[in-house]
Amino acid sequence: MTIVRADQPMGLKQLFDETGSSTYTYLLWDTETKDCVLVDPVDVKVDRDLKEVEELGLNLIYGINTHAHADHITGTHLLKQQVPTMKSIISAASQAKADLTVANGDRIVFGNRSLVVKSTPGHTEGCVSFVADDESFVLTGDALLIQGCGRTDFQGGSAEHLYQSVHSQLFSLPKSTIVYPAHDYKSRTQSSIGAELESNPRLGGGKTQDDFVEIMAGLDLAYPKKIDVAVPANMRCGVPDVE
Ligand SMILES: N[C@@H](CCC(=O)N[C@@H](CSS)C(=O)NCC(=O)O)C(=O)O
Ligand SMILES: [Fe+2]
Repeated sequence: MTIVRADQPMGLKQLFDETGSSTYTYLLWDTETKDCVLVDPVDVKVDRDLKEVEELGLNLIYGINTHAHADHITGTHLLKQQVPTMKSIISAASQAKADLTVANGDRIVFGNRSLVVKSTPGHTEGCVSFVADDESFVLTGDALLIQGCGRTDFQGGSAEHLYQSVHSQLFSLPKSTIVYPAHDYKSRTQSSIGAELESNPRLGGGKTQDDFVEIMAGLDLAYPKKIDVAVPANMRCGVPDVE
C-alpha cells in the first residue's frame, strides 16, 4: 500500500549541467524512507548525482527520463552500472529501451511518495511530464519550458500535439503548481502553471493553436550539436554505440 505524505514536502534538489546541454536533473526523495529517483540525468554528471545521493543518505530506486533526449546522452546507463539495483524508466510511447516503461496515468512510487505520469507529446512523440503526488510541482521535461516550450521540428514533433498536451495536461493543474523544466538557457530555475498560463509567449495569454503553429514554424533553430549521437544512444537507455 502507498501512503502519500501530502502534508510534508517531497525532498527535491535541482541540479544543472553547465557543460553544454543546460539540462536540469532532479533528485527527488521521500524524506522518511530515503528512497529517491533521478529524473533526466546527464552522462557527464553521473558522478555528481551519485555524490548527492550518497551525501543525503538516499537509496536510488529509479533513473527516469522524460523523453529520448536529442542534445545529451542520458546518464541512466552509467547509473545502472554503478547502482545495479536501480531500474531505468521511460515512456512506452518513446519506443526507447528501459527496464520499465510507463504511460499516461501511471504512478511511479518511491517510498511513500509518487509521481503521476502525464502524457505530453509534441516535442517528441514519447514525451511525458511527472506531477508530484501533492501537485506541488510538475517536471515538464521539454514540453513546457519557462516562458517557452520544446521545439517541434524533429523526433516526431508536432506543434498541434504540443499545444493540446500543454493545455489539457499541464495548464489544467493548479495555478500554484511549480513548473520545473528539463532545460533553461537563461539561468531561470522555476516557474508556475499560473505564470505560464498568463504570459508564456508561445502558449499562454490566450494564444490559439493556430498562433502556436505559426510561432513554432518560424523558430528556425539550429539542430542540437549532439543529436546524431544522442538520439540513437538514448533509444538504448544511454548505451553508447559499439562498433
Ligand atoms: N543549443 C543546444 C540545443 C538547443 C535546443 O534545441 N533545445 C531544445 C531542447 S533540447 S532537445 C529545445 O526544444 N529548445 C527550444 C527553444 O526554444 O530553444 C545544443 O546544441 O545542444
Ligand atoms: Fe528534448
